[in-house]
Amino acid sequence: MKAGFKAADTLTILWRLLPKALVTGMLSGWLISHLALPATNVVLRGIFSHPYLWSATLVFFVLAFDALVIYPRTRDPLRSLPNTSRCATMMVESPRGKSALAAMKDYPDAPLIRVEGRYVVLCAGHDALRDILSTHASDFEKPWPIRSFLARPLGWGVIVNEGPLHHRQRRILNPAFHVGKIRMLYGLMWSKVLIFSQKLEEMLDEDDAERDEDGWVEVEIAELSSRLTLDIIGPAAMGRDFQSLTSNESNISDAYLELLRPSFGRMIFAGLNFTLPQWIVRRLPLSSNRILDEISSFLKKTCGEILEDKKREIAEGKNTLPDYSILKRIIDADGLTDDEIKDQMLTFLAAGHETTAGALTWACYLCATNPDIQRKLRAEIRSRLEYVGGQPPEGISWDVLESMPYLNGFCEEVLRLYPTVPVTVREAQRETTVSGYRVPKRTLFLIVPYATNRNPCAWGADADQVVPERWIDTDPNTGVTRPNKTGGTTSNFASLTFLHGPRACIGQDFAKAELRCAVAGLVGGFEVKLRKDQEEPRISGVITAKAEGGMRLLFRKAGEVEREDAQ
Ligand code: HEM
Repeated sequence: MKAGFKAADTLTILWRLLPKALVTGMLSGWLISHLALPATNVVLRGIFSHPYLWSATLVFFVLAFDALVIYPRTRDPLRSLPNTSRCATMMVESPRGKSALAAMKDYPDAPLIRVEGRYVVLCAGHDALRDILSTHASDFEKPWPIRSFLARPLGWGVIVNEGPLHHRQRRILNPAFHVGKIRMLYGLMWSKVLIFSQKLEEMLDEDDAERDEDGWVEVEIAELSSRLTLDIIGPAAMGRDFQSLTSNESNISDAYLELLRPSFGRMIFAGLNFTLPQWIVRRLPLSSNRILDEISSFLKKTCGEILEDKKREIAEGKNTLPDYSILKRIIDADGLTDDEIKDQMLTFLAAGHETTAGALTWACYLCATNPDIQRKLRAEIRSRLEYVGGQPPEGISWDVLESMPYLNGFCEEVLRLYPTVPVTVREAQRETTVSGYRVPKRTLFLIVPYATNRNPCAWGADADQVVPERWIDTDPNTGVTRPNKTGGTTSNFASLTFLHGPRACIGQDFAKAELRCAVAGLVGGFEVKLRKDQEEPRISGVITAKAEGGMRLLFRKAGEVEREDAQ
């Protein structure tokens, strides 16, 4: 793998030299044939009978020698950086980002670490991250192969656009995601969490469910979580309730589950997409291509139909879009064309659904692996929300949920330890500076939330442990506790789950609100634990980090426990 990575790097260097070699070679060929050859003897004229070819080849070799041997030793501005061979396996490793974390531990003081070659650099220090994501953000873009690959299922929405187009779209979309607007969605989110809890209860009560003597039943929670978040993002983003929790069939939910199903083949497919141009990859006879095309066109058609319906309803004066709907706010803002709106809808559907579902799945896993934390969490939830006879309240208010320090701290820890986007990439669009280093155009920067979020330099020796208390401040005089925003670190850039700066996740307040509601409903109402001899889940997935094969855990109603304890 390491050799392959080095070979790919060398090929990239040589490939980038080609145009320069051809232009310079042809030019010198013309000079030789028109000025030098007529004056030279017969032997030389024989050798140089193809002057263009000769000189292009010669120039290519001279440039290659300079690029591969001289430049790295003398003029490369990043030559003093430490070099790691660890990250060569990052595309296929599990969890994705673990090699970057190891490299960061190898070089704890390095802001940037070279990844076995010239063009790929791991971004490790907070100053470097700040430069790329914030201070010099306009000098960096997502590389074109990644954008054009993502655009296949997501459309050309805000997540893949760059430059002035991104700037304009983001400016129009931002107000719809303002925290005040998101708080209007808590009612909708909680109502869906109640349906989710009811569904889980039904699964536990099923006659044919395999139940042990203590009442525990095994449930695959990843798919149920995905249905919950789909049923929230549908009405919230586009005024359409997909009802995937209550209906046995949900084409949209199934489409996304299939699209994001982790497998080795999908990793390789993503690797091809990230290295070869789309016009080549799309023509390869691969089943992944067919599946991606089928699912993408189904999703595009669905979003197109919803938009048409809603616009027709508005024109007929019977608007069915609730005030909280993001689509209503975007239509009202009147700055995007219908095609642009359709692409944003596709983006929200994908970016706002599987990501939070992944976080909820990991929340269940962390509760199962940390029973004490689970108990403390339930105690806080039960003390702040009005559970009657083990039943959750019909409604909740945002200020109660947002002010529960332990719930907030736990959700922050889930997002920190299992960022659903574990790795992302930026490419320098021009020569610029990062953490004081001059960076050549087209250098690729690996930004690895999984590694940064677990780096002991920022988070301490217990960086990989779940410690909700990190996110809680206690007033030394009154003993009153309240949530904090940095987890006890000194920099915002210690946590990259949603990135930072102008390309930070637009839906982060939405996702946090949704996760708070879902964890409150789930842990308030149910107990969860690991199966006997359960192995650690293998984390996989091309874009989002998912548990391979889903997440099977044991659940039972929490009310039953309390009754048992009382007996
Ligand atoms: C736990 C849940 C979520 C996580 C971990 C997450 C993470 C991220 C990350 C890391 C990015 C930046 C990707 C990059 O530039 O390379 C991003 C961008 C984005 N996310 Fe999220 N996200 C989550 C939930 C959501 C939700 C709920 C929505 C919408 C309702 C959403 C919509 C978006 C959009 C539109 C962008 C593109 C922003 C831009 O480039 O201007 N995300 N998200």
